[in-house]
Amino acid sequence: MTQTLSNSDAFARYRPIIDDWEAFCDALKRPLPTCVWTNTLRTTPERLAEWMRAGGFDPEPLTWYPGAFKLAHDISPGNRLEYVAGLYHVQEEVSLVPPALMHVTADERVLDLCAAPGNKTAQLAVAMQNRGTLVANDRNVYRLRALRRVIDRLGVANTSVTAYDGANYPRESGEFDKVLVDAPCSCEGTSRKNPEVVHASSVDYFNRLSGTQRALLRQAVRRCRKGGLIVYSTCTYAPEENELVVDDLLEEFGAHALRLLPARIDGLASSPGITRWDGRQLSEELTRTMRLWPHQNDTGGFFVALLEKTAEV
Ligand SMILES: C[S@@+](CC[C@H](N)C(=O)[O-])C[C@H]1O[C@@H](n2cnc3c(N)ncnc32)[C@H](O)[C@@H]1O
Repeated sequence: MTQTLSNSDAFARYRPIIDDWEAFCDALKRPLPTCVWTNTLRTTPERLAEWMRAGGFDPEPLTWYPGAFKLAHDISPGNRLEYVAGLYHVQEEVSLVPPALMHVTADERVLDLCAAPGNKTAQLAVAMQNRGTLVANDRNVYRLRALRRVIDRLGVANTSVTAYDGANYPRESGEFDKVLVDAPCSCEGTSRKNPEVVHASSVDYFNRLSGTQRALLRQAVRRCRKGGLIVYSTCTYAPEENELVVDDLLEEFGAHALRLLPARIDGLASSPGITRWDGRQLSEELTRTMRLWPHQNDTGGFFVALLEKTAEV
C-alpha cells in the first residue's frame, strides 16, 4: 500500500522555526497565484496593465517590485500574444527576490552561476537595461536552450552564455562586481506547484546537495571582486542547504574576507535566518539572511543570503 505523506508531515521538522505553523499548513493547501513582470526594454507597467485588463486579467501590482503583477492562479499568461512578443515574463513572486537584492546597474559585470532556465538572468538583464555585461552560466546544456529562448523572446542583448561546472568557473573569466548563486536544491519551497518534491526529501539528500552548494558558493566568492556582492539563494527550507552552507563559508573565508549584509525588502514579509539547528550553534550573523515562508506573502518558500567580499582571497 502506498502511503501518502502530507505537507505537514513532511515539513514537521521545521515546526519549531516557523512563526505560524497553522498559517503555513493552510498556505500549502492553496493554489499558488501567478506572477508576471514588465519587460521595460519593450513597454511600461502601465501599458502592460491596460493590455492585461483588456484581456480579462485583473492585475494586482506588487507593492515591493515595480512593474510586477499578481494574477489569479487559474490564469495562463504564457498563452498570450503579448507574452510571445516579449512584453512580459512569467515568474513566481518569491523567485524575484534574489536579483532584487543585487541592485545591479548598467555599468557592472555580473555572473549568474546557475542560470537556467533563465528567469533571474532575464530579470538582471532588464534591470541592467541591456547594458553592462551579464554572464549566464549553467552546466546543463539542455536547460541552457530554454534560457536562450527566454532571453531571445525578451530581446536581451547584454548576456553571454557559458556551460561550465560553476564549482570550477574559470579564473580567466576575470572578476565580477556581483555574482548570483541560485543553487540547485531540494526545492521544498515549490511544493504548492510541484507536490512531488515532498516525497523526494530526506536529510541524506539535503546533505548530498549541500556539498555542491558549498562548492558553488566558494567559487562565487573567488570570482567576485573585493568590495563586490554575492547572493546565495535556494527554494528550499532545509537548514542543511541554507544557513549551514553559509555558516561554513563564513568560517572558511574568515570575517576579514566575507560578511553577511542584511537581506530585507520593504513591503515583503520575511523571517530572519536561524542560528541553531540540530544541536549546532551557528554564527549570530545568520539572522541577516532571509527566510520567506509561503504564508507570509502567499508565495512559495525561499532562502536568501546577501554577502559582501571584503578582502582578496
Ligand atoms: C534552481 S535552478 C536555477 C534557476 C534559475 N536561476 C532561474 O531563475 O531560472 C539550479 C540550476 O543549477 C544548475 N546546476 C546544478 N549544478 C551545477 C553546477 N555544478 N554548475 C553550474 N550549474 C549547475 C542546474 O542545471 C539548474 O539549472
